[in-house]
Amino acid sequence: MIHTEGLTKTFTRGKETVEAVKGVDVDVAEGELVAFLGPNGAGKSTTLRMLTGLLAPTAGSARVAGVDVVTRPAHVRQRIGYIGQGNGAGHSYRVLDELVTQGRFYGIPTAEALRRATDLIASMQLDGLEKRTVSTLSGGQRRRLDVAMGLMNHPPLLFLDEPTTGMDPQSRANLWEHILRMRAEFGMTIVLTTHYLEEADRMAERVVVIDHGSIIADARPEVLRLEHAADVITLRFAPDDVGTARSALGADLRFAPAIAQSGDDALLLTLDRGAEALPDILYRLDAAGVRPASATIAEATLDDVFLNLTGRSLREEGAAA
Ligand SMILES: Nc1ncnc2c1ncn2[C@@H]1O[C@H](COP(=O)(O)OP(=O)(O)OP(=O)(O)O)[C@@H](O)[C@H]1O
Repeated sequence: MIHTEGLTKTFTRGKETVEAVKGVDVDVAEGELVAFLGPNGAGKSTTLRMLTGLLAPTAGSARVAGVDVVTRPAHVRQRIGYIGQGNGAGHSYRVLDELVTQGRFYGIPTAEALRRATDLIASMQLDGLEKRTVSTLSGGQRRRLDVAMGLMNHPPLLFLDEPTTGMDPQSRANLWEHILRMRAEFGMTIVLTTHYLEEADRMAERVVVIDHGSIIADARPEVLRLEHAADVITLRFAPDDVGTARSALGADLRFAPAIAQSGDDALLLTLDRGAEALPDILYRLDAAGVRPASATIAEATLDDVFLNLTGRSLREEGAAA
């Protein structure tokens, strides 16, 4: 569905040159749900804008939905849906009219456009606002209308640039439910950008991590966590038991390299698949006659992945969780 080679965008303003996207090679197969994750300014939107034919690349090539975006950008736009960061709806139109017009623009007969618009109004929680002019909507309502507009033509390939930014959790959950339903119904391929770590982790089947214009990792979220981060199990003991516990676990080759002491009453074990390892750990301790006062698992997150790959935290860079 998408194939790029060396996709590059350099912005030049006066003497300043910004290498926004530096030679991105990415393939997306039909039906995939892929999230581009990265901090502000990483180059996510610029990549999406090139893939949607809105921005000409400085170098490199991209085929999207069978069309060369460099030579035929207008053709690409006919085959995709794109929900950008800005508001797409006109200010003075009414919500329902705006959606139906969008459908008509794509050649959908009026009755069908009306049916789809009504369906989207319900699932985007815009009920009761059908006759309101767009300029009177709140920011969150406008965002949901933008998304509804992007879904009117049931595109086989849908690009969403930070679709849920600024939405409350309820609207975010509804939006995802709708997107996943449409995906199942129409076999849509979906590419989105986000800096919500949990969203990328939970919803995307594949996460492409972008930093400073380059792809630094590309895999299923669980694979990224296994390869680039670890779970941490914290075991607390009565201080007298820590030495025994450490020896007991240290005798097991699986756990020995993972153990570190924290304070005088806790052991930290840094390892993969912590939840699966915990029963064996407790069994070992029990066999040595030691019983922890508590055991907690901090599971690896995509933020840990980003931290391990870049030395920086995505959360610290103003990207909300
Ligand atoms: N039209 C432009 N002119 C000059 N620089 C630009 C332009 N558009 C983007 N940039 C720069 O390119 C870099 C990448 O920006 P881009 O918007 O692609 O990042 P992003 O990962 O989408 O960030 P965000 O999450 O904040 O949207 C940034 O340094 C940005 O300032």
